[in-house]
Amino acid sequence: MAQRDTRRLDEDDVRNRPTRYGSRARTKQRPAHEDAASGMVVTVDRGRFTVLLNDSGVQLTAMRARELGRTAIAVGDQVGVVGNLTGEPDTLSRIVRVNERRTVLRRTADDNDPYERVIVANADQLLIVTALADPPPVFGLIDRCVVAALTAGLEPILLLTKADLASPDVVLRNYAELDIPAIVTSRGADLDAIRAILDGKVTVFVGHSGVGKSTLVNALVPGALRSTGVVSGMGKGRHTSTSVFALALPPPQRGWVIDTPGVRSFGLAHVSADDVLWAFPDLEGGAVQCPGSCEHLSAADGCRLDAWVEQGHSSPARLEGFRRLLSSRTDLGGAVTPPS
Ligand SMILES: Nc1nc2c(ncn2[C@@H]2O[C@H](COP(=O)(O)OP(=O)(O)OP(=O)(O)O)[C@@H](O)[C@H]2O)c(=O)[nH]1
Ligand SMILES: [Zn+2]
Repeated sequence: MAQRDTRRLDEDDVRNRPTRYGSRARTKQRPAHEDAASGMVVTVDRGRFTVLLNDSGVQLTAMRARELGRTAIAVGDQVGVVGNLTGEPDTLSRIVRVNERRTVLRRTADDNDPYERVIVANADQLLIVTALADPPPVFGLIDRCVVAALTAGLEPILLLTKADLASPDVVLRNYAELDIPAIVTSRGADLDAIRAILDGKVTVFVGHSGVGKSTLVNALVPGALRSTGVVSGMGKGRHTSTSVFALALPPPQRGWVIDTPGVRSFGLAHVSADDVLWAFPDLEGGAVQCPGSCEHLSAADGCRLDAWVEQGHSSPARLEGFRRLLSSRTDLGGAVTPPS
């Protein structure tokens, strides 16, 4: 099976793809605050950031220093903070630096929104949580998550829940072609396979309401106090149900789970056919023979990929999977659900 090299994307892609605010301005901040403490942003709530200091584990409430201007700060960002670093109640520190990001997971508010919003910085993996039934899986939505992950430099992983209600076979077959790892689980099941894949990584969890994501996060991070079922937004208020937040995996595991309660889909207007292509190295040799502006959709439009596959360089299933991902950018594809 073709080996996908997600890490290859990180540096070039993140650097070459200009963000709204540019990436150079960030690194220029550095000399002014060499004494700043380093930490990771674990939540963002109405302009206030919670930062966990890397060395001491102290948790701070911070605001953006004026000198950062409108530089986006997202969960997962590595930042420099100054000011009151005790973490005591009612104290505030300032974020004076945002380090260059390894990866950036974005969404647009919708496909017509020209501004890309950063959801999570520096994540390694996107765990796409999908129920096998109640609610049933929707391939078009899963595909959109896969495209968002691949183009952000994150490894997509499928997590199929509620295996007690329906068979995973159809879904597994569909994504095996795309070379995407999948784990099947149900409530109360052994979590070892999931823990193994999370260990040492920063993993973003996405999934629609009711798929069992909160049940899972609670099981993986005891004390996370995530609300499950009908009640959300209990406890500390609405921020617990709508904001992205990072949770450290309990020892001896390392790594982070980043939950995304408010994120229902990804805008993919900024994703080009070639952005998706790099996840299919077995097709690249054919794509270089295509006309310059090829969207790679059909041989009738001059696409050379069908011929490439016929020559035995890749498989029809891979090409079909690639084209399915391409069309998920524009076509919500929501109607295609597997039989249960
Ligand atoms: N049959 C079955 N039900 C499950 C399983 N996992 C979770 N559920 C149930 O599915 C419902 C939704 O679970 P949640 O964990 O709240 O799902 P969620 O994805 O976090 O949804 P929101 O809280 O709405 O964001 C709850 O009633 C759970 O008890 C499972 O493996 N099998
Ligand atoms: Zn083509």
